[in-house]
Amino acid sequence: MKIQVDDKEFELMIEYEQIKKRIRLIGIQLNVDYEGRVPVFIGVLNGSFLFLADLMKEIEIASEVTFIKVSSYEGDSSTGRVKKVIGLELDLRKRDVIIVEDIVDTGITMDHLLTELKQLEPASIAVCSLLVKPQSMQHEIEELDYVAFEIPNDFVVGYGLDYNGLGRNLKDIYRAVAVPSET
Ligand SMILES: O=P(O)(O)OC[C@H]1O[C@H](OP(=O)(O)OP(=O)(O)O)[C@H](O)[C@@H]1O
Ligand code: HPA
Repeated sequence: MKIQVDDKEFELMIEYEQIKKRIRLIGIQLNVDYEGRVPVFIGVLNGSFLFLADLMKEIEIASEVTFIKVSSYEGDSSTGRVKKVIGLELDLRKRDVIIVEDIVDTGITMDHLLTELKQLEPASIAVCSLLVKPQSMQHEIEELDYVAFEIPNDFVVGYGLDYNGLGRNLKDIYRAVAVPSET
């Protein structure tokens, strides 16, 4: 099934039923791994909102949930693109932190995020990402302990992920259809 989002055509890649199954398994694993602790789940806005909501329904241990945003803006020519974590209100010192993301693509965002959050001296830090693009990653993310799907280097939308701000509401995940080169 093909759909149009803004000016791009997309085709079905991962159905919601499959997503739900993977989330159920990750939830079971988290319940075991964090038994007896009270972890803080940190959703990275905007893309993680549906994933985090479905994931939390599978979590049975005592836990807290909060959200942050990574603001991204152009620095000067020496610093390039600068990313900064905003909106964190909880004290993470000595806490077990689980960062919840929709996608780790190049890994640049997660690398920045981990550097900043580690400075707050949590007891532990793990990353839980719905999607990972191993062939695109420029940083090794050792903390990437929970991954629902590894995908190829396609651009994807749906289930929280956007293209030009659109498509986050799609229930399934779609990949961009390659446009044949005109040359
Ligand atoms: O691994 P990377 O190449 O750094 O890409 C991953 C980041 O890109 C997306 O965020 P985006 O900045 O598009 O914001 P959004 O969550 O609001 O869509 C996604 O949610 C990750 O945070
Ligand atoms: O493939 C993607 N789709 C949507 N947002 C993204 N942010 C990084 N990679 C992607």
